Amino acid sequence: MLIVGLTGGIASGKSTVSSLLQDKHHLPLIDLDLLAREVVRPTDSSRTLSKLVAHFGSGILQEDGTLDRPVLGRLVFGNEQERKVLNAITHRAIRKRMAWTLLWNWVKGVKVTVVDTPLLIEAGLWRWCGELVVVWCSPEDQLSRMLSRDGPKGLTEDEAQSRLSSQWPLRSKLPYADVVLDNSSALTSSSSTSPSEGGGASEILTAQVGDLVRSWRGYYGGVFGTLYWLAEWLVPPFGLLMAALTLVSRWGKVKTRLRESEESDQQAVERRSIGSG
Ligand SMILES: CC(C)(COP(=O)(O)OP(=O)(O)OC[C@H]1O[C@@H](n2cnc3c(N)ncnc32)[C@H](O)[C@@H]1O)[C@@H](O)C(=O)NCCC(=O)NCCS
Ligand SMILES: Nc1ncnc2c1ncn2[C@@H]1O[C@H](COP(=O)(O)OP(=O)(O)OP(=O)(O)O)[C@@H](O)[C@H]1O
Repeated sequence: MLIVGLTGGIASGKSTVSSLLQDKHHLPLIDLDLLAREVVRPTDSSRTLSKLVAHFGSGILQEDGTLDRPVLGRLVFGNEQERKVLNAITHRAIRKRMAWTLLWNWVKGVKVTVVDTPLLIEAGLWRWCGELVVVWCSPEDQLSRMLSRDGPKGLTEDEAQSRLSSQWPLRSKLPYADVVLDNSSALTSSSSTSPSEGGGASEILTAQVGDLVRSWRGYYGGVFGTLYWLAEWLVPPFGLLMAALTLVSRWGKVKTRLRESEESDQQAVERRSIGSG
């Protein structure tokens, strides 16, 4: 099973890409933002919510006992120390849930699973992905798109800026990317609006995602690819060996890219954009 990490920065377009992958291309996807919501349910067996209340106080709860997300957001975004505590409490439960879902997908014989999370690189999960995709746009676009989306719900410009500053700048994530999806281009009146077509995606982004999915289908395509996938699936020691070789080769590539410090952002986007040849 190929595990693809899908990441980017806040409001760079990850959800837009994951809608295309799920609704248009019918690929299985694990959204860690969604798992993060599941683990803080009052009924969740990980008891994550009570651990949060023990540290942040009962002020983070709504009257019905569920998490008041905007209140907790205000406490952690802009306060590095508190955000680290939040991560320490929530990330273990999120990873556990993700690992079980991946295992279940492998048992079912799924060929490609996409893991979508904004913190894939910051949290070190990039090491366990066979391929890593970064959805790119400029920080100015991130800020303006966040404000257009969340401003009407009460997010101020200062709050948006502190959310942006809580994550690595997107350009620091480029050396980890095997593929960059460039989501700089604006939506046009002809951009798709239907959910089954990946509603809200620009035509350029839609085309890039189509190319990317074709490359994944090619990975286990044809007679040889199918036999290779069957061997990986039915002979776990072989599957584990191949996975280890893929990961080690990726780590080497990332190390080299991190050394290419003279490479400009634009060169990196252009060189590894899907369809650039
Ligand atoms: C602080 C919380 C309650 C705020 O909830 P809210 O509904 O306002 O925002 P939401 O969860 O939709 O997150 C919006 C965006 O903020 C960014 N973000 C979320 N958590 C973090 C974090 N710990 N550090 C940096 N950025 C983060 C992501 O880009 C995310 O897509 C929530 O984000 C949370 O529980 N975060 C901890 C879990 C986590 O790290 N999730 C990220 C993926 S694993
Ligand atoms: N090319 C584009 N031009 C203009 N707006 C866009 C473009 N692509 C996405 N958007 C809009 O920007 C906002 C952020 O996009 P999206 O939700 O896909 O980002 P995200 O990376 O998943 O964000 P988050 O990390 O906050 O969940 C959405 O309102 C989306 O409709």
